[in-house]
Parts: sequence; structure tokens; C-alpha cells
Amino acid sequence: ETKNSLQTARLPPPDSSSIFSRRLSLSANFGDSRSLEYDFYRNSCPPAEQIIRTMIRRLYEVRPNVAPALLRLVFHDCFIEGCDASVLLDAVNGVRSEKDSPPNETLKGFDIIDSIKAELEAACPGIVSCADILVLAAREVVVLAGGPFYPLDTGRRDSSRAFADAATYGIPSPDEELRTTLASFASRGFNEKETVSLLGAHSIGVVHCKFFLDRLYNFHGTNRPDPSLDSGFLELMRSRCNNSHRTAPPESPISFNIQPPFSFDGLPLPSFNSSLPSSPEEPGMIMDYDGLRSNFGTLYYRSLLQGRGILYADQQLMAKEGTESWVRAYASENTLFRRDFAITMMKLSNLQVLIAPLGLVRLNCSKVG
Ligand code: HEM
Ligand SMILES: [Ca+2]
Repeated sequence: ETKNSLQTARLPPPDSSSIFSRRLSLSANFGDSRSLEYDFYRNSCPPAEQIIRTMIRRLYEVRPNVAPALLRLVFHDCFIEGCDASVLLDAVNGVRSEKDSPPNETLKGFDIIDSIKAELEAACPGIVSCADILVLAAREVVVLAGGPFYPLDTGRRDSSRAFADAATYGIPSPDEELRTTLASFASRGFNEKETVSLLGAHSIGVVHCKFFLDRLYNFHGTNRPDPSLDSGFLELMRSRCNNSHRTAPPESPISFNIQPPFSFDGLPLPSFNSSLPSSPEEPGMIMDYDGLRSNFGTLYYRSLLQGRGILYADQQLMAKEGTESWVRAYASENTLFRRDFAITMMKLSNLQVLIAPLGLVRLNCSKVG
């Protein structure tokens, strides 16, 4: 299965950019033998995967929000020129980083990757790529958050540059219509079903008010809320995010209105206080649909059935029969969802990977040299 998804993932998307074609033709020169391998570090750094697992588990105990942070981070890396750790690079000498692009402004978890990298550099200097660390760390947090385990091949190499423009235009927008979202995923090889299952990642984490304020107060410039929103849920969201969050500068004390976390279905919440937005000036909604962590995914899809998706792009999954039927299926069959989510996470983690001699192993994940 890994092999198949890797091959699919290596097909050029319809809108393939020149950099992508360059990579593809270069790797094609070496034939098909160059691909990721199961346990790539078995000789060069045997404890690599165990180190990552142990560190993530320890971190998760004190900071459970590492789970959503890293799950989102791997998506934002792999979606832009593949899983090459390009998203981790800092700006240098006026060359913009992906971190600075608007869709990435609220990304978190860079420090976690850095500390894992430091540990791995101490154990096996110059061996384990940042790109592999990121996908492996994301796999661990999915399991900790109650999601499925999935096997991953390794041997990804890191990019030597960031793709700031590609990140600005290539990360899907939360306000997008369904067809645009589907086209964006299709261009990376994900069909409708796979797109619906990947969005199950929105079972955990936080959404800041600015990403859905328009839905609450001025949907598509109508001065009215989004009609697809359940009315009770609209009130709940408005109580979290008032209209002033639209214009208030981030440091404005006016925005201080965080309330205790709650669960959408009245389920008891675990102590997830640290998944509150990082600063009190940035209120938002907790996507902790899976209060008991036993059913990762189920409550996300059920909430879409009830018109309770937080982002417009989430709720849009109900706008078309093809995607709606998958929302229904995943809302009622958690085993099916877990299987499909595992497969699509493997596919996401294998997008456009760089294999030696392409790319490099960065010694510091946020710098090239
Ligand atoms: C149409 C596609 C998607 C859109 C428009 C979208 C948009 C967003 C937005 C706006 C946020 C809130 C960020 C914030 O408030 O700081 C968010 C959070 C998140 N997204 Fe997505 N996303 C999409 C797909 C995905 C996928 C495919 C994954 C992973 C496989 C993912 C994982 C996450 C996670 C885990 C969070 C919570 C982050 C945290 O709490 O730190 N998203 N997403
Ligand atoms: Ca990337």
C-alpha cells in the first residue's frame, strides 16, 4: 500500500510547476529504484524513530496542543512542493520564508521539531532529515490524539529553499467554495473521498476567530450570517468571537473574552486547557470534537451533518452529494474513517518527496547552511 500511494503521489499534478517537473525528471533519470524505504535509518541511525516517539510522548503530556500543531504543520509542508521541510525554513537575507506567508502566520510547532532535531543530531549527526522528522512526529501525535497508526517509509531529504509564493497561493483558504477546495486537493492527487477523510484532521486543535468571523456577521458581504450555520451554533460562535475581532489590533485588550473550553456535544472534556489559543488576545473555537479521544473523527463529521462546521470550507463538505455521502459514512463508521484517514495521511506524507541525491539533510531545520 505504501508503494502504491507513493507512486500515485509522484504523478505530477495537472498544474505542475516547473520546480516540480524538474524534480520529477531528475528522479526519473535514476529509474524507479530510488524511493523511500521502510526503516531507512536502520543502519545509519537505528534509534531515530524511537527517539522521535519518546520525545513526542513526553511533550504531549505537558503540552497536548503539540498534536494539532504538528498535524497542521505536516499538511502545510507537504502541500507546498512536497514533504521536504520547506515550511521550517526561516527567512534569510531578505528571502521570504513560507512561515511569513499569510496562510502560515498561525503555524506552531517549529520549536518542537527543532528540539527533536537537536536530540537526533546528538545521537547521529547529519543523518536524519527534517522532512522525515516532521512526518514521523506527525504520525505520533495522530496516535496520541486518538487517531490511527500508519506505517511510513523514510529517506526524505530536505529542500534547499523555501517556496513563499507557492505557500501564499497554494494553501487552501478557509473561505473557499467546495469546488475550489476539491480542485486544490485533486491537483495533489487526492480524490473527493480522500479530501473528506483528510479534513477529519480538524477533529483537534483551535481555530482563531478571524478565520470564521465573516460567517458570523457578514457572510459574503451580505451583513448577515452564513445561512448554512446551525442557529444555536451561530450564537455559540458569536459568544466567542464578537465583531470587534475583525478590526481590533491583536494586542487590543477588548478581545479578551476567552471562555472555558466546552464540548460541542456536551461530552466531558479532558484537561485540554493548553489547546486554548496561545494568547488571550486571540480568541477562537476549540475543535476538540473528540472530547473522550476514543472516537477521533466521528464528532467532526457529525457536527458537519448538524451544520456545525467551524470553517466555511469544513461545512462545504455537505454542499455536494459526492462529499456529503462520505461525511455521513465517516460520521457513522469510525473504523472506516480510521482506515481511510491512515491511508490518506500516508499519501500526504509521501507527496513529492526528495530522494538522494536530490535535496540535503539540514543540520538545523530552520536554516539551509
Ligand atoms: C480545505 C482545507 C483546509 C483548510 C481551509 C484549513 C484551514 C485551517 C484553518 C483556518 C485553521 C485555523 C488556524 C488558526 O486558527 O490558527 C486550521 C487549523 C488546523 N488544521 Fe486545517 N485546513 C485545511 C485542511 C487541513 C488538513 C488536510 C489538515 C491535516 C491533515 C489540517 C490540520 C489542521 C489542524 C490539526 C488544525 C489545528 C491547528 C492548531 O490547533 O494548532 N487542516 N486549518
Ligand atoms: Ca514543502
